[in-house]
Amino acid sequence: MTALIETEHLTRVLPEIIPVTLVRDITLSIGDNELVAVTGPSGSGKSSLLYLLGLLDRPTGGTLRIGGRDAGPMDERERAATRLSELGFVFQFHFLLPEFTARENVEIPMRKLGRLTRQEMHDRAGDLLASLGLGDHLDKRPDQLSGGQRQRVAVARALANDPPLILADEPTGSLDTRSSEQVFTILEELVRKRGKSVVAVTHDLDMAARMDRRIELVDGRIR
Ligand SMILES: Nc1ncnc2c1ncn2[C@@H]1O[C@H](COP(=O)(O)OP(=O)(O)OP(=O)(O)O)[C@@H](O)[C@H]1O
Repeated sequence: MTALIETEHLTRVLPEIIPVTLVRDITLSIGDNELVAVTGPSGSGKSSLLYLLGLLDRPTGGTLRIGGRDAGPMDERERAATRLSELGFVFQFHFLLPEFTARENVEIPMRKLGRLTRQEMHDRAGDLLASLGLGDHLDKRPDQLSGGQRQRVAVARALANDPPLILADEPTGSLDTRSSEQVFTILEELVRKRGKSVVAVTHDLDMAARMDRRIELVDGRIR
């Protein structure tokens, strides 16, 4: 079976006067239906790795295949199209657009992909939000929602185009304990019940222990 993402010797060096190596010689594979933790000390390259896996940054060495396709030769347009259809992103901060409702925020990636009619987008966004417990909040703007609710809207947005893989960078990092647990449970259920894969950067080792597998980084390398 084709891995969702496969890297070989993936490396990212910043071309400073004294070059800074963010990620070094990472070889990994993310398969279907896996819940994977990325852990490591602060500054070990976790976010940098996630940005490379998410085609938000380009490696300076090694290869990355996504859905069996080599990302190396892709131009920005192809990378953007691949991000939209193959990947969902959840960050520590929700990055919802403040002037739009929860439903509109979830519709945005669907509009960009342009595969659904207006009505289909409207219905799908409503269904996704309802499935994450936000059925009563569809028409609220981010500032009318709690932190945990906003992060659930961000998860719904990540699922908008039904990608097989969700990349999450400290998805519960700015939430209180109860909201963290809720959001983590949702990510777990994406894997257990909806057949998704999730790769989540976390500082929380208890959370990491509940995941299927852990990729531990030290100084940009897998330990
Ligand atoms: N644009 C940049 N210029 C210089 N150094 C950078 C840049 N981006 C990241 N770094 C450095 O690269 C290292 C890896 O950063 P990264 O954010 O990937 O680590 P992290 O493991 O996610 O850290 P944290 O847990 O604190 O979020 C850090 O030492 C960081 O300071």
